[in-house]
Amino acid sequence: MTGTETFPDDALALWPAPLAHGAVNATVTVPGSKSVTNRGLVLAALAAEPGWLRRPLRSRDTLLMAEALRAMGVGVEETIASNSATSAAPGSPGEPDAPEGGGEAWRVIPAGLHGPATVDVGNAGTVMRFLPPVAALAEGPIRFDGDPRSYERPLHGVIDGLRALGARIDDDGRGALPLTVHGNGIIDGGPVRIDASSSSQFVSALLLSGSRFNQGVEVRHVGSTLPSMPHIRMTVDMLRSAGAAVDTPESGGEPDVWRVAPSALLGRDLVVEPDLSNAAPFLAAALVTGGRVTIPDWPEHTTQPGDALRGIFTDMGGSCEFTATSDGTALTFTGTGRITGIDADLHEVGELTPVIAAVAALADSESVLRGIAHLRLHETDRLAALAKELNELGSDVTETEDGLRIRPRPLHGGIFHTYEDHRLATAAAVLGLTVPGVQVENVATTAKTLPDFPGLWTGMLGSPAGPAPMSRV
Ligand SMILES: O=C(O)C1=C[C@@H](OP(=O)(O)O)[C@@H](O)[C@H](O)C1
Ligand SMILES: C=C(OP(=O)(O)O)C(=O)O
Repeated sequence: MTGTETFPDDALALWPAPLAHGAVNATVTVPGSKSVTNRGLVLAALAAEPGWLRRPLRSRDTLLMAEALRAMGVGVEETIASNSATSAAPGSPGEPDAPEGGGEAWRVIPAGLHGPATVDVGNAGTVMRFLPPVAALAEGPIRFDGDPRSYERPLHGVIDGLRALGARIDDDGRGALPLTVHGNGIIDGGPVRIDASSSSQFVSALLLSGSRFNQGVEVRHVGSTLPSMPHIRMTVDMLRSAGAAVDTPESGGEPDVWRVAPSALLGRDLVVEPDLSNAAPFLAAALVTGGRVTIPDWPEHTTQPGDALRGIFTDMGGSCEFTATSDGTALTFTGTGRITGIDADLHEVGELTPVIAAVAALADSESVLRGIAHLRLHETDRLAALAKELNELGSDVTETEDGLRIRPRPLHGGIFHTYEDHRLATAAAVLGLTVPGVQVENVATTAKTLPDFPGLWTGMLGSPAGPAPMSRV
């Protein structure tokens, strides 16, 4: 059983999180990065020529992005890419060849963006924030709607920013969904000031479309704090790879100011990295069971925040090494079974918090997780949800102003509610490895970014380790 198919009402379904009988020893292939896939789709849709996304993540958030772009006129074609068998006429003028080596891919064919169209954002921050600027470049009305929680997630940085840059938007004045963007195909662009302290995605959103604005864009963040900087670096890196000229604070520019010059974007052949944030529960499994987990294709250099797991989980008691496999580079993480509490500022890597909190609840000393007040506005109020659900299993967790204080206690089984939050569900699975009787509500919610998580999880617990790494890099 996958745990996602056997119940008539997934929202009420309970998934008995499997106990680990001994140390985990597995190789787990983690699907592609949500953040890279959805940036790749947007940049490819805005490019001057067709492009490829190879090994894209196919999950709720990325399928919503693809569908939204299609609704605005962009071609997003599922294809088995190989150099000899594609429908893309590889090698034709202005058309990048199919990706090397074949495999599953999306071919993205830019077209004149247009409405009328309706975009379902689900509860995807990347869709609700990255696409209104794209819609402002379209001709005709584009309506944005989504899950009930999407109405509560902040969008003011995108709405106010776009208005200041010349877009017309109808909303209900709350700085949130639902809304309609009435584009006429052109945005003036230029300088804009926004407060992105509640989400880095406001900055990324305006930068991603900025090269297509007449004057480009200069985004100045004026808030007190700015979370998730690695995700902004990812935006900048991917824009530059698509040919855009971008100035950043790190390249000698002013603090908190990013500039994208007006230009056409290139169609790219992009191989999507594995989602390192979604590697978190699997690495945690090695840590809490004193086992060993290998993640193939872990990039040696990346902007993904999940790369910070190497340091964080090492500080909590494990060790890791890069290994060369017959297919490339892998990361092998090894636990001892001993877990140490941690005092960590997770401001830059907030999306790692739920799994880290679960590991901290199993540690032999207290943890303090800081810098993550903005998680109250994520898929759910993650600080409240983690405190409540961990305490229901016997832990002693308190919310602080900007995070969580976790005092480990012996835990017992029970229902772990997940609030339609994929990362709450994967965190609960980690607890269930060593705590008998943990039942995860609505494990199907993991499909937001991690298709068939229950299958991958039970595969990890039941499978042999796979081919042994050949040597250290
Ligand atoms: O740009 C992105 O891909 C993301 C940025 C972050 O958002 P916030 O800055 O809103 O935390 C992160 O939490 C989210 O999962 C993905
Ligand atoms: C916060 C997250 O997602 P979103 O892109 O919806 O903001 C997340 O994946 O942890």
